[in-house]
Amino acid sequence: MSLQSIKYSRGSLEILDQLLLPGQSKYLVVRGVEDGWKVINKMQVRGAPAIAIVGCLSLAVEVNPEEFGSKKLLRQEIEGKLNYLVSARPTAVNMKIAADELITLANELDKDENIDVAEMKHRFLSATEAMLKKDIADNRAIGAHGAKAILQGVTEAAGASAGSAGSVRVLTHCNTGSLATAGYGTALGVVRQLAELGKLEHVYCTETRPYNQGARLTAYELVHEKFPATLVLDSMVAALLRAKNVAAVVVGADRVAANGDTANKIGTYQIAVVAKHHGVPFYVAAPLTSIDLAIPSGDHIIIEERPDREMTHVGEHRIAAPGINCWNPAFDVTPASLITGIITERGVFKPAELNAAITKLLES
Ligand SMILES: CSC[C@@H](O)[C@@H](O)C(=O)COP(=O)(O)O
Repeated sequence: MSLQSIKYSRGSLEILDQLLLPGQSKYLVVRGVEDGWKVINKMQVRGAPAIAIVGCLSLAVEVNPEEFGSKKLLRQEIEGKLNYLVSARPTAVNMKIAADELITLANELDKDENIDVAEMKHRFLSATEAMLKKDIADNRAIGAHGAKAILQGVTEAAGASAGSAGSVRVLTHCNTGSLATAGYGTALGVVRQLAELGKLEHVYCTETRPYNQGARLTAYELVHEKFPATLVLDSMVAALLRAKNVAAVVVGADRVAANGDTANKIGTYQIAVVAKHHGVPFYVAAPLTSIDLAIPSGDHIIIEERPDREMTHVGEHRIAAPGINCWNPAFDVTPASLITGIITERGVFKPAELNAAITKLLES
């Protein structure tokens, strides 16, 4: 059973406080939108899909006990509060896409003369709650497509006569597992699927400075799952790819632009450069809710900058010389030219094919 970062039943929402992991497993009660905004902004919950789900469910628990005098008042509440939640963290697009979808739904329900305010509220809550199940199903599909693509790539590289691929070594960055999603994970879902197929020889995870999502969270998940796994520092990736016969890199995404440029945790870009140098395939695993076709390239992605303290301190302990200036962008943009494939729940796409393929899928 994988770790559960989000516990929800109608009227009640709790999140596993990821600031305390791996030392303590403590759930925090999220009573409404103010709590939701704070736990996202402070990164007590993080990871693009989990941010969207917790944001929307924080509104669901707030709306659930309230009585609304009219459908218009309920619609205004939904629209105003969802737009506020989008402001908690700017780079990941999932919260914005979820907010837009729920606002569209609220507008349609408001206009529908056949339903009353109680029915409108019920349908809004059901649509929000559906995100949890959908995210897990999408992650499982991402895992299956991703594992297949990696194994196929290995077979092709070895030449068709080599038969089917043996077990593989992969590298991942940041945390994209159960903690970053409703469950199973995106890039870590691919790793999970390789393990389920008996094809995971080894997984390497980076420390992911400065917030240490790799050392604290991914390592915690990998140990929990008893996968053969090793932690490396961010500065060791080039040496790792030279020495350890890694078959593929697989990372998550916070926002993928229409041309395939991908914003993900700081450090992703340099791993992609190093992977290209060593001829190691570099995959991005992301649900369609992380793909932003409204922006043509990564130049349009707002990169969140986080407080200096995340760099100068580890926990309560100061490691940087007092007085030094810091630059702490939380994400970087990997150019599409460095990406082998974008693994979604609907298949794996080359960056250049992404826009047309997703547009077609969304139309059907
Ligand atoms: C499935 S999570 C995908 C991304 O959100 C993940 O790779 C990442 O960059 C997380 O950043 P974080 O700052 O921890 O929210």
